[in-house]
Order: sequence, then structure tokens, then C-alpha cells
Amino acid sequence: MTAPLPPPAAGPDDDQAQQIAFGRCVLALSRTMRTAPLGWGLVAWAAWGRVPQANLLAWLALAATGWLISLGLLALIRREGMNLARHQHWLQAAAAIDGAWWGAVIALLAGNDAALNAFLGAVLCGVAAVNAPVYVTRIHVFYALCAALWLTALTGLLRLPGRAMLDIALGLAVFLGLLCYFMHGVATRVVEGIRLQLANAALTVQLSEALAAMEHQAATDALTGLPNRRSLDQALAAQLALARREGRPLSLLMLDLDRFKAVNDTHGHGVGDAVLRAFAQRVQAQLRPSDVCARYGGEEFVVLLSGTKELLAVDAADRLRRAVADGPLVPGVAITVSVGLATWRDEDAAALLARADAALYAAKRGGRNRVIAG
Ligand SMILES: Nc1nc2c(ncn2[C@@H]2O[C@H](COP(=O)(O)OP(=O)(O)OP(=O)(O)O)[C@@H](O)[C@H]2O)c(=O)[nH]1
Repeated sequence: MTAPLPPPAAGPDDDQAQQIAFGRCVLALSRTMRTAPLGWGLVAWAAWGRVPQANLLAWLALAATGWLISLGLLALIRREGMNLARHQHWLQAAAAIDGAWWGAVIALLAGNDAALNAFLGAVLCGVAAVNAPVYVTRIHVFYALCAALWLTALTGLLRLPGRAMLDIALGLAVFLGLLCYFMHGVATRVVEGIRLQLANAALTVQLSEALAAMEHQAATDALTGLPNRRSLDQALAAQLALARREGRPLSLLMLDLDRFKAVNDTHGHGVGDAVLRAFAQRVQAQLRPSDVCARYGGEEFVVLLSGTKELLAVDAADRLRRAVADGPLVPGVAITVSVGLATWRDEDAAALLARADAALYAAKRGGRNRVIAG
């Protein structure tokens, strides 16, 4: 009977999904930050000659400083392994600094030029829109960026006269509010996707482990831990193919414990089982790693000696026989083994096994505890 599949593992930790989401966000931000100088160029181009040069230079200096601080924070986060618990506030700080120096573009450059004001408002909307997918796996960090951007912009607008400035502040607030609202839904689905990927990966590992365990079970004899008959058939087919292709010699031993029924009858089946297990271990201890020892059925075993001609195989078989006869396999139970040997002669597996079986039968008839080559 095959063992039932283990129950599926519990879903992966939410912490793990959040950690992956955080790592993705840090990497995305590291990439996007490289494009910031493009934004400076656009702003400088639009404001050139329209605002006092000192203001433009002050904003560029502020932007470059904020940018360098954010880059430094990101580099530290990456160097220390992007740990969510330790670094999430650092990332929030980097985003807020980013938002603040962008927002300062209004404070330093907006004024009476309506076209420039509109351009700067559009730039801030663009900055928020570009950053939305960057922070989609850490939406709260995006809120920090938007809040810092809007508050800094508002501070600059409030000190200017006229309603137009408040209109820009309101328009920006509506745009950022809507963007955050829609990104919230997207962000939830993205993190859910990461969770599903983790669950799938965990399930795949679990299934392949269960499959490997089942394959092992299907190929192994439960009592002795040796390969079973099914596995022997496969090993024998492979060895015969090798023998045919490369002319490698192959010898097959069929071993059968002598008068094993008497062990069961005298000591009980439990002791009989222990004898079979001890026999398997003793035989295996005598073999090379390339040899195959399988339980053929009952108290019968088959050994494949690859690359071994008949003379050497007889020696090996006799060594096995002596190892069994040398001392009791379990305390108080002495037993011997008879061995039939057949060396491959361009025949198929069934014929080779039949020859070894006939040799084993001859060994039994000859008095047991002996090796006969067929
Ligand atoms: N304990 C135990 N006994 C087994 C197992 N498989 C087969 N047997 C027993 O092995 C015994 C084989 O007996 P026989 O075929 O008569 O052979 P034998 O007594 O070894 O005699 P010879 O082979 O002629 O020397 C039977 O009593 C089976 O019940 C097993 O997994 N555990």
C-alpha cells in the first residue's frame, strides 16, 4: 500500500511576501533614480531666462543634494541586504526626501509666469506618475513621496499672491489623491501575486519531494532497504545493454538462504525478518559500490557483478557465502546460503536469470552452502 501524500504545506508567510515586495521596490527605485537628471534638464530648460538664475541654481543644488542623500540611503539599504524590518523607514525617508526636492521646484521657480507654472505643475504630476509603478510593491512609501511633494509644493504656493497658485495646489492634490487611490488597488493585487508565486513554489517543492519519496518507495524493498525486483529488472536491462554495446562481462548471482523455513518455524517470523535484514547488510558489506544487490522475493536475492568474468565471480560468490556462514546473522541463529552463478553469454535477462536459478537449484541439491556456476 502506498503512503498517502502529505497534506499541502501552510501558505507561505506573509512576512516573506512583504520582504520580497520590499526588495523589488528598492531595486526598481535604484533603477529609476538614474533618470532624475533628465528631469533637472527639463526644468532648467523651461525656467531658463524666466526666473532669477539664483533661484534656478538654488533648486538645482537642492535637487542634487536630495538626490544624493536618497541614493546614499538606497546604497546602504542594498549593501545591508534590503531587510524590510530594518530598512523600511530608510526607504520611506528616501522617498520623502525625493518628494520634497521635487515639491521645492514650485517654491523656488513658480511665480507670475502662467506657462511656467503650468509646466512645473505638469512636471510634478509626471514625477508622481513615474514613481507610482516604482513603489507599487510598497504603496505606503509612495504615499510618503506624494505627501512630501505636495506639502513642499503647497508651502511654496501659499507664500505667492493670487488664486491661481491655490488652483495649482488643489489640482495637484486631486491628481495625487486619485493616483494614490488607484495605485492602492493595483498594489494590493501585485503583492497578492507575489504571495501566489511563493505558494506555487512551495507546492512545487513539496510535490517533487513527495514524488521522489514515492519513487524511492516503489524501487525499494521495505524489509531490507535493498532495491526490489522492479528495480533489479531495470538495473539488469541497463547492465545487459552495456554488456552488448561494449562487450563488458557481467555475472549474476542468485542467493537463497538455506532452510529458512526452519528459522521462521523455530524462532518466529520476527526473528526471520531480522535474519533477512542482517543478511542484506552482510552481503552488501562485501560488495563494491558498482555492484547491485536486490531482494528477488522471499528469502531469495540477486547480485549483479558488473564487469566481472566467471572466475572472479566464483571467488566473489564464495566470499559472500563464507561471510554468511562465518557467524550467526542474529544472536543464536546460524544460517548458510546457496548461490547459483551465471555469466552473461549473449542472452536476454530471462535466460540469464533462468541459468542462475538452475545453478542455484543444483547447489541446493548438492547439499546447500555452496556456489555452483551454470
Ligand atoms: N520472516 C520472513 N519469512 C519469509 C519472508 N519471505 C519468505 N519467507 C519464508 O521463507 C521460507 C522459505 O521456505 P522454503 O521455500 O521452503 O525454503 P527453505 O526453508 O529456505 O529451504 P531451502 O531453500 O530448500 O533451503 C518460507 O517459510 C517463507 O514463509 C519474509 O519476508 N519474512
